[in-house]
Amino acid sequence: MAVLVTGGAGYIGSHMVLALIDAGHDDVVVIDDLSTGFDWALPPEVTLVIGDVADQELVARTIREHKIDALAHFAARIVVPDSVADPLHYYLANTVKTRALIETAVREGVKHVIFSSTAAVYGEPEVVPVPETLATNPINPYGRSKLMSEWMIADAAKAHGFSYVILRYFNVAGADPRGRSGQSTPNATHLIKVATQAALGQRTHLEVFGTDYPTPDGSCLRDYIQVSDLAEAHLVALNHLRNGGESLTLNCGYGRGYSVLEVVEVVKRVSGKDFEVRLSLRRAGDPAQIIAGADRIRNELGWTPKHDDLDGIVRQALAWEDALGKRNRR
Ligand SMILES: NC(=O)c1ccc[n+]([C@@H]2O[C@H](COP(=O)([O-])OP(=O)(O)OC[C@H]3O[C@@H](n4cnc5c(N)ncnc54)[C@H](O)[C@@H]3O)[C@@H](O)[C@H]2O)c1
Ligand SMILES: O=c1ccn([C@@H]2O[C@H](COP(=O)(O)OP(=O)(O)O[C@H]3O[C@H](CO)[C@@H](O)[C@H](O)[C@H]3O)[C@@H](O)[C@H]2O)c(=O)[nH]1
Repeated sequence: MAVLVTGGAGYIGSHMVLALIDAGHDDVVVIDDLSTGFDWALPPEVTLVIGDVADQELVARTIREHKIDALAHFAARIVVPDSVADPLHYYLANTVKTRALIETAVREGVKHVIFSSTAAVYGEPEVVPVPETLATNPINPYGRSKLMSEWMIADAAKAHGFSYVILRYFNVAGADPRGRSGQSTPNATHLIKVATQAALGQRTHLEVFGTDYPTPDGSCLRDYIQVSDLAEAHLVALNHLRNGGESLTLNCGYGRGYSVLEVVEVVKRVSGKDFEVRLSLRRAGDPAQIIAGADRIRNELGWTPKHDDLDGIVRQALAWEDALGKRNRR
């Protein structure tokens, strides 16, 4: 039995690959077009197939050759403001290509699917923390592109008899505690990444997008989940499905929110570096606050996070950014 990880050369997918290898899974196959991922993010024992998840012939051949029984689908476009500027690209990359991939998986008899969804499917929730039972109401094309994929997977599972776990990630941050992978995308837009780059002098300043939100300090609240904890959630989901567990949709977060201004303060304190912070206008597509109702995944899968600590997450992000800067200068 082997696992096919789409987008495994990317930030979160590479941590899933490491988690699988660390847990002794010796047959891990990655398909990635390397559009935002890096082949060097993968350990040598992993098979990398370079290509598009929507290339049905390539994916079918890969599934057959490696006797894939489970698919973990990470490959996507992920930047909320880009999805506002170019929605059709996001619907193609995230929705249309997921349809093609799931069709191939069904044809080839894949038994289990784990899907990377997002807190963005909830939109601007009226209650926080957000339980999985809350009606979805995405407010940007990125969230909608992912919600449509959720629906397709659930409908196809019912019709064709595979089981799935949909994981709705909140804000993913940090790096592998052993320094083997991290967020490597150049020009990344994620807050903790941008703030660590500012602390390391790789950016001149940081902009805070919006200080007039209805939150305690006026900046947006987010639930930051450490990336290896998130990878571990995929591992327990995989075991659950392979042991005959039912299909589930689960939030992945810690159930606690930090404001943008609080995150900036933590980065300054942990790094010991001051940097310029510009208070700026709101960014398109941003909800004011989004925090996970985090009980269901613990109850259903017995997931126990090990890295629920913002200082630790920021320390890992700083170490990774520093190493990446040195690597890029070589
Ligand atoms: N980073 C976050 O905070 C966050 C939050 C919620 C959900 N997610 C979801 O997690 C998943 C992974 O995100 P990430 O942060 O690791 O992003 P990433 O950009 O680092 O990784 C995406 C990977 O997919 C690959 N890829 C993209 N399109 C492809 C295609 N058509 N065929 C083959 N490979 C393709 C890229 O090369 C890259 O390696 C995405 O589905 C994203 O929507 C991320
Ligand atoms: O330079 C920056 C970058 C971000 N922010 C703010 O920080 C918060 C977090 O932004 P960011 O790190 O870009 O993440 P989100 O836009 O919340 O989206 C992330 O988290 C979502 C789940 O909540 C995922 O679906 C997305 O893929 C992922 O990019 C938002 O209020 C941003 O406006 C700033 O103020 N300045």
